[in-house]
Amino acid sequence: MSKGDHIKPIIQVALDLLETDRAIQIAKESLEGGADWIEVGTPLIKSEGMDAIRELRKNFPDRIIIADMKIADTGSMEVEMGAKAGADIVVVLASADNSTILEAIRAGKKYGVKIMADLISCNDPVARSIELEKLGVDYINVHAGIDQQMEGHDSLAIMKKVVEQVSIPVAVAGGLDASSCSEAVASGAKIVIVGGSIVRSSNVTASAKAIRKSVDSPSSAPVLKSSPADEIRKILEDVSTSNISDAMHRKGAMQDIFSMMPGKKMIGTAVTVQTFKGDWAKAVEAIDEAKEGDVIVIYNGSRHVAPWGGLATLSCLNKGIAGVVVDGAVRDIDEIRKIGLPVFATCNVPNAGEPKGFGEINSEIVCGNQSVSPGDYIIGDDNGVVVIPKERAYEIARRAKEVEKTEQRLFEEIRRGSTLSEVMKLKKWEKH
Ligand SMILES: O=C([C@H](O)CO)[C@H](O)[C@H](O)COP(=O)(O)O
Repeated sequence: MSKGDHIKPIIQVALDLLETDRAIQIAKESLEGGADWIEVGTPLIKSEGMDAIRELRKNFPDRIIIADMKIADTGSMEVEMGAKAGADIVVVLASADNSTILEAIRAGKKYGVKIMADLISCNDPVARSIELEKLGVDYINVHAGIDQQMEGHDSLAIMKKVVEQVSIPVAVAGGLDASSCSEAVASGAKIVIVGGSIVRSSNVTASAKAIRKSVDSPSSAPVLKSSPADEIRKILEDVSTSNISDAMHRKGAMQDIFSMMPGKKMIGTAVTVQTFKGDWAKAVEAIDEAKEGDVIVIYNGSRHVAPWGGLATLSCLNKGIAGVVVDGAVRDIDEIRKIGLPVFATCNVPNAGEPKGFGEINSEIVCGNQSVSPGDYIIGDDNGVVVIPKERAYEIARRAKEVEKTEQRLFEEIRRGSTLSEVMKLKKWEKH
C-alpha cells in the first residue's frame, strides 16, 4: 500500500498559520491526536514560501503533504514548484480556467504529484465537479472559505450533492468540527479538512483526537443548528469586548464609558434614548418601552447632572433589562451595586437632573462617539462597551470567536515558556 492509500476516512489538518516553526509543532500535536495528512495552508505558503513545504517534508518524511497553493494561473509552473518542494498533492482553484487545470494535471503527472481542485467560490460547484473529474483532477474539495463561514455559509449540503455526481474522492472543508466531520464522512466525504478547530485549539492533540473519534464512527444525524439569534448570543457570552473590537478592526468601542459594576458582563440589543443635559424623563420612560434582554443606551452629555440612578436601575431589574449605558453621569452607585445590574457610564456624581421630557426614544443616536441604532448589539465588560451593528451581528460574533480561539492558542504557547513577541515573530512583521 502506498502512503496515499487510506481505508479509514482521512483527516487533513490545515496549517493556516504564518510561521513554519509553529506549524511544525502543531502538525506534530495533530498527528499525535490522529490526523493523517498535513496541509501547508495558503497563509503559511504566502508567509514563508515554498520553504514551508520543504521544512514540513523534512520533519514528516512519511506523511502525505498537501500544498494549498490555490493555483489560479501558470498551472504547470506552480505545480512544479510545489512538487519540487516536497508536496504529494497540490491544490488548484476549481474556478481557474480549464487551460490552467489541464497544465496543472500534466505537470502533476510529470512530477508525480496529485491534483486537488478547490471549489471555493465556484458558481455551480456540482456542474464544475463533473467537469473537473473529466479533466482529470484526482480530488475535489468542497470548500466554504473562512470569510464565507463568517457569513453563515457551510459546505456540507453541496458536498452531499457532489459525492453523488463524481467517483473521485471528495474532500470537504470549511469550519468543520467533530460533529460536522462525522456528518460529512457519513454522507460520503473521504477526506475532512480541518483548520481552526484543530490548529487554534489550546489543546491541539485533544481536538484532533475528538475529530478522529467522530470520523471513525460517523453519524449521519445532521448537526442541529440553533437560530442565528441564539448562536450570536451564545458566542457573545464566550468572547470579550476586546475580541469583538479586534474582529471589527478597532471600530465599535465606545469612548470614555466605564463599568460601574466591575465583573459584570452585559449583552443585549439596544433601545436608544436621546436626552439633553440632566433631563431624565425619556431615559426613564424607555424602561417601559424596553423588553427583556434589551440594553438601554442613553446619550445625555452632562458630567455634572445624572439622568440615571438607583430607582431607575431597580425598575430595569424588574423588567429583565440586560443593562444600561449612559454617555453622561449616573448617581446612586452604592444602590446600583446592590441591585447588581450592569451599568456603564462616563462618570458618577450625586446631582439629579429634572424630568423635562425633551428628546426621543429609539432614534439613531451617538453614544461614546459611536452610532447606535435600535436593535444593535451592545456588549459591555470590564474593558468597556462595544456596539455591533445588527446587520453584521452574526458575522462579527463569528469573527470575534476566531480571535478568541487564536488567543487561546497563543496563551498556551506562551505558557510553555515563550514570549508574545517570540511566538508572533514581532520583529519580522514590523511595518517596512
Ligand atoms: O483553505 C482554507 C482557507 O481558505 C484558508 O487558506 C482552510 O485551510 C480551510 O478552510 C480549513 O480551515 P477551517 O475552515 O478553519 O477549518
